[in-house]
Amino acid sequence: MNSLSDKKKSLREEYRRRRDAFYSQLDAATRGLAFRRPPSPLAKLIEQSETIGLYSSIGSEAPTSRLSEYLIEAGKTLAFPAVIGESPLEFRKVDNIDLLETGFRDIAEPSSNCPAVVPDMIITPMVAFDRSMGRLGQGGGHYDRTFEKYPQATRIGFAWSVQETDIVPMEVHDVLLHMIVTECEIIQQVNVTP
Ligand SMILES: Nc1nc2c(c(=O)[nH]1)N(C=O)[C@@H](CNc1ccc(C(=O)N[C@@H](CCC(=O)O)C(=O)O)cc1)CN2
Ligand SMILES: Nc1ncnc2c1ncn2[C@@H]1O[C@H](COP(=O)(O)OP(=O)(O)OP(=O)(O)O)[C@@H](O)[C@H]1O
Repeated sequence: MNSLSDKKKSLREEYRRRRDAFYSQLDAATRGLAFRRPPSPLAKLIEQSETIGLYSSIGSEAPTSRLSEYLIEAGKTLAFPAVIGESPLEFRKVDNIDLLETGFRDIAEPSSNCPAVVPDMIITPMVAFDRSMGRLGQGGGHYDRTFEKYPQATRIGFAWSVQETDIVPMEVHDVLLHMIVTECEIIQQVNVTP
């Protein structure tokens, strides 16, 4: 293993712990309210998107169930990722989140009956992020491969504010985000129109 991936590995361990600790001290009301409605800069990007690839949050990740209801009500095509080995994630259209079933790593994912779609926007979970729009994920490379496959899709990262780190070590395959949304802030890529 090279030193950059060693650094990522230890950052991942540290920031998973931070995220768990932060989440466990939040009361139910705060958990429910955070990430419920998109703040206006994100709402504008959502308006311009037809097909949105969300994720089914687990554990201490930024929660997405309320946002999925909002997106369905807004008439968007809502899609969730299915893991297919080492391939890019396949986003499948879901009209009703009850259609999700337990998949890779016990994360709810759409069944193979749900049609594959091409996302205009991808909302991604994160383990850590930095202010230069760098993202650290779970280490599977799933989202990086997916961003490479869909370069036209707007990339939005969701995280709790405590997941911010000074610098996420960047490797050649790492793709920057266009916008980061936390429970208290929006960070946007400077000089780049998504
Ligand atoms: N909610 C969610 N869905 C997702 C992802 C994700 O990170 N979160 N993915 C992102 O690529 C893809 C699935 N890939 C994954 C790759 C690795 C692990 C993983 O290592 N999970 C740890 C749990 C760590 C923790 O949060 O405490 C594990 O199972 O030990 C999870 C998902 C697509 N769907
Ligand atoms: N576009 C890509 N093509 C092929 N392999 C890739 C690509 N992106 C990442 N990988 C591989 O995936 C592995 C994990 O990458 P990395 O540590 O950047 O994951 P991550 O961004 O934390 O995870 P994820 O994207 O799943 O949330 C690395 O071994 C890397 O070589």
